[in-house]
Amino acid sequence: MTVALHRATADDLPAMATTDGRAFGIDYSEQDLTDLRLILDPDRFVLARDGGGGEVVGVAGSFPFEITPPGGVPITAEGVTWVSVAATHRRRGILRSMMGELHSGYAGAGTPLAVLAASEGGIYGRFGYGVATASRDVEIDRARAVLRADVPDPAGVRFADTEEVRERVPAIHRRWCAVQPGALSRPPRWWEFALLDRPHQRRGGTSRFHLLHADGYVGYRLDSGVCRVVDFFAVTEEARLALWRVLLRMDLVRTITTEAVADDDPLRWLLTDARAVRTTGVADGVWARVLDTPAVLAARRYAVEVDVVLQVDDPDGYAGGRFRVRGGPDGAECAPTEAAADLCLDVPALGAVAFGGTRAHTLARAGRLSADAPEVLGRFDAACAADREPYAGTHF
Ligand SMILES: CC(=O)SCCNC(=O)CCNC(=O)[C@H](O)C(C)(C)COP(=O)(O)OP(=O)(O)OC[C@H]1O[C@@H](n2cnc3c(N)ncnc32)[C@H](O)[C@@H]1OP(=O)(O)O
Repeated sequence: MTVALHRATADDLPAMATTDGRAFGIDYSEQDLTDLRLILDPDRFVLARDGGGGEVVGVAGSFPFEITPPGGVPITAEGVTWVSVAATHRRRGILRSMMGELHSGYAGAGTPLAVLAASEGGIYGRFGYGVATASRDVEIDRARAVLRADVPDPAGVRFADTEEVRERVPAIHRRWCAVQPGALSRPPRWWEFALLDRPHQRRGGTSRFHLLHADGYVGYRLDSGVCRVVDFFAVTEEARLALWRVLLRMDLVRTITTEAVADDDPLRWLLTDARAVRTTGVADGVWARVLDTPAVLAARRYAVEVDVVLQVDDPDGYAGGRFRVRGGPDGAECAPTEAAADLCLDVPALGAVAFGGTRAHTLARAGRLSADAPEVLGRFDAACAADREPYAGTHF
């Protein structure tokens, strides 16, 4: 049986949705398809068609994003998504051929990075992806979450309606992305889609309520004594504190749950009892696949001055080679070199270390990175650290 790859067209969306729905257990309605047309560019998707009947047996594609490296300039990235192969056609290399097609297209277009959220942890390492950000489920016992007496009350939070969110919040989100390593950008049509707030997006809770501050935003739902925070970003610590204060004052709410804050959110340190905030789950967040090593390593800033030669191993060829990275807190450059390597690592390890969420020391202990000398490893480790835990803030 032969299978051929094609670029999708707008007419293919129903067949794509059928394939995706069978894999993920989703019944897409006509309304869903209309909504999806807001965010889904068919020409960013490849389809695998069975040579016999011509039906779609595989789908993979991407959304366009930018992702912020530590301290640096946002990097253009394709966010790989909607990956599925029909159960009748699995383990015959269809995913491998679709990933090859997508990656060569991204590299040909000069896109330096691909990112994704993985359904299973065992699939994407072989395609060069490493875990760049973490995702955490947090549960706050509201009655126990008392702010210390010396914590100020910056105020400045009010409720907003959807129209005001549409007008004002995307600009706040852009400012937040600029200061948050790992943050994924949201194009205007992403907001349009999210703010449709269809009943199936609510998972039994209310529609989205909006808390607005000049420098921050919270979107939440109420669900039988639980406040589910679905979106939380603050450009300043003052805005963050003001938003937390309002959430903690929600009478009739027993528990606040969220996946929408990084684990290094300072809330614990503002409370009289840090145990009021519990991490109930930790998982990989965004996986990153470097396609252009110099572009990615020069886009970020380094915590201390570093001058090092990296040997990157990439069996697919995109990111591999030897590169000299020179940088510090004010800027960086990275270019191919013939000089001897100080450090060797594989391409998934590069994706993990590039955003500061995984330490070079940890990768070395796992045998994924090796250094000529311990002091070089120590220097590289210190240079790659980020001042905040990398966190994406957008699910896709
Ligand atoms: C970013 C996202 O959208 S994540 C969503 C991924 N999709 C899903 O989880 C939906 C359900 N699963 C599926 O549709 C399919 O099983 C897929 C897409 C995961 C795999 O598709 P297939 O066409 O069967 O994969 P293919 O035959 O190309 O396998 C390529 C390699 O990946 C491996 N592989 C495939 N699926 C898995 C898996 N679930 N776990 C571990 N390894 C896997 C294969 O063994 C093969 O290994 P190799 O390197 O030794 O050759």
